[in-house]
Amino acid sequence: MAYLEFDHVSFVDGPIKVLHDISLTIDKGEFISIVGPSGSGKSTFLKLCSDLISHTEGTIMFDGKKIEDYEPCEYRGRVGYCFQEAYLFGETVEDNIKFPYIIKTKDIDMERVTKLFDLFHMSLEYLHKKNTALSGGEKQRICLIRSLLFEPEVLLVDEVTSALDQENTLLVESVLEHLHKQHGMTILMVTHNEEQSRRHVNRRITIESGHVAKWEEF
Ligand SMILES: Nc1ncnc2c1ncn2[C@@H]1O[C@H](COP(=O)(O)OP(=O)(O)OP(=O)(O)O)[C@@H](O)[C@H]1O
Repeated sequence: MAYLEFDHVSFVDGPIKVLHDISLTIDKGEFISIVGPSGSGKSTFLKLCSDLISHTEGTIMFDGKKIEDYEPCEYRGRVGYCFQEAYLFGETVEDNIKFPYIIKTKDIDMERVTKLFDLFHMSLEYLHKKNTALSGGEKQRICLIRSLLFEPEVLLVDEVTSALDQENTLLVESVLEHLHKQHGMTILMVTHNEEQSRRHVNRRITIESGHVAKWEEF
């Protein structure tokens, strides 16, 4: 079933055509990696999917409706993202964990929080740590947990393991595989790691010079 659909989509900023004429369909439950040279437009593609930036031509549909017709809050709740920069809010880890519940105006679900901390092999003692006291890898994992607390249907991840060592990279990959296999989550993952781009995924898209150059099925 077409879930996220790009029809002749471009993103142009002044004279610069960052992405051009992208047409593709992503089905519910797919795990797709996105590769390509530096500066080819991979992050911009994910930003369009996350509605962080708006396309300038063509149509993007999500679950049968144009992306711009969604209330931003509803869209952000259904399509979560975590980018390389691992931006944390407030002062402490707890501020970040509370954030999704403040947005959803719900009480914090400690059972779910505990499950996610367990999944990422982190203890709940981290809740009281200051953001500035975290390593790059820890920040990245807290960002992922914060995204997942929104309970998204789609997760967009952009080079989330590039700051992690091999052990933590494999841990994050195994969490993504678990979310995909056990919860049917649709995942789009930008990576520069050739092996990672083939592990667990069912399709790989190569973006070159702002357009889709190749599709591969695994
Ligand atoms: N809003 C914008 N206006 C102008 N140029 C932009 C804009 N956003 C991105 N670019 C340019 O478009 C190109 C693609 O950027 P993007 O970050 O999507 O590439 P990428 O494939 O993710 O690169 P990397 O692998 O290095 O992270 C880059 O040259 C970037 O400088």
